[in-house]
Amino acid sequence: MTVANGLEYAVRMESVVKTYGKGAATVHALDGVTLGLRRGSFTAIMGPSGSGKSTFLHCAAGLDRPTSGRITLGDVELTGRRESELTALRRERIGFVFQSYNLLDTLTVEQNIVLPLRLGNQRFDPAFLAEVVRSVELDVPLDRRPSKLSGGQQQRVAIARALVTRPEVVLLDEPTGALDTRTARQVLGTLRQAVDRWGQTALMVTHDPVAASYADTVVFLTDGRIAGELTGASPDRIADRMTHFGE
Ligand SMILES: Nc1ncnc2c1ncn2[C@@H]1O[C@H](COP(=O)(O)OP(=O)(O)OP(=O)(O)O)[C@@H](O)[C@H]1O
Repeated sequence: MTVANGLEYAVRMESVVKTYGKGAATVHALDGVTLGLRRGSFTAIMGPSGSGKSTFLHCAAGLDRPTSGRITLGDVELTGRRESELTALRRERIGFVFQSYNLLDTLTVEQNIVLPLRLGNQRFDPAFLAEVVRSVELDVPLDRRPSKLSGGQQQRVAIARALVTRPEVVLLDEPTGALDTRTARQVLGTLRQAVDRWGQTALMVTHDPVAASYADTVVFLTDGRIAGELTGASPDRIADRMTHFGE
């Protein structure tokens, strides 16, 4: 279905180039990337080390400015925005999940989850909070400190925090990199369900073909360019494709 007002995509990148350095030392971290993330889609980005995955994620988040090209978040173009505008956009329109959870231990689990709402001066509805907690299958007392939880539980808290503002897109950087295989799969299964339930758009950088297989589409980057994509692929098929990129 095409949405007439152009809001078919949560994120659009058009001919995005990001270079670092000058002259002979110039590195093309992104070398003309065009990609649209459809609303409600879950996309994984894979590629060899140095292929531009982090740069891609940072540009999508407005943390890094492209050298040229356009990036649009929903109906807002990021190009030319002031730093303060980008900060506000990130708070309102992006949820982040990192490998290292990044939870504050001076706050309880509940306070961590609702922190993005409080920073944005938004009120929260306790019924909605309960629903978010349920959707990430977080089965711990909400008044506990994050450091008292297992890694898998801490990552569920981080995912709940990313979902609670109903952002335009949730960006995940190696979200299961610190978890053992079994816990990683449980967390990815929960993430997949939550994404489906909320119609949430998500973009995940990962090295792990099993993690990538939870996404609808896997986009492969090599040397800052999109080198292909797979939809609905098994871990074996994804791993096979990665092997051909020399990893
Ligand atoms: N701040 C920077 N200054 C100079 N070069 C940089 C900078 N950030 C990234 N690069 C270069 O840009 C290229 C892409 O880096 P990037 O970190 O995006 O790759 P990646 O695919 O995320 O790698 P990894 O899987 O190892 O994290 C690399 O050649 C890297 O050395």
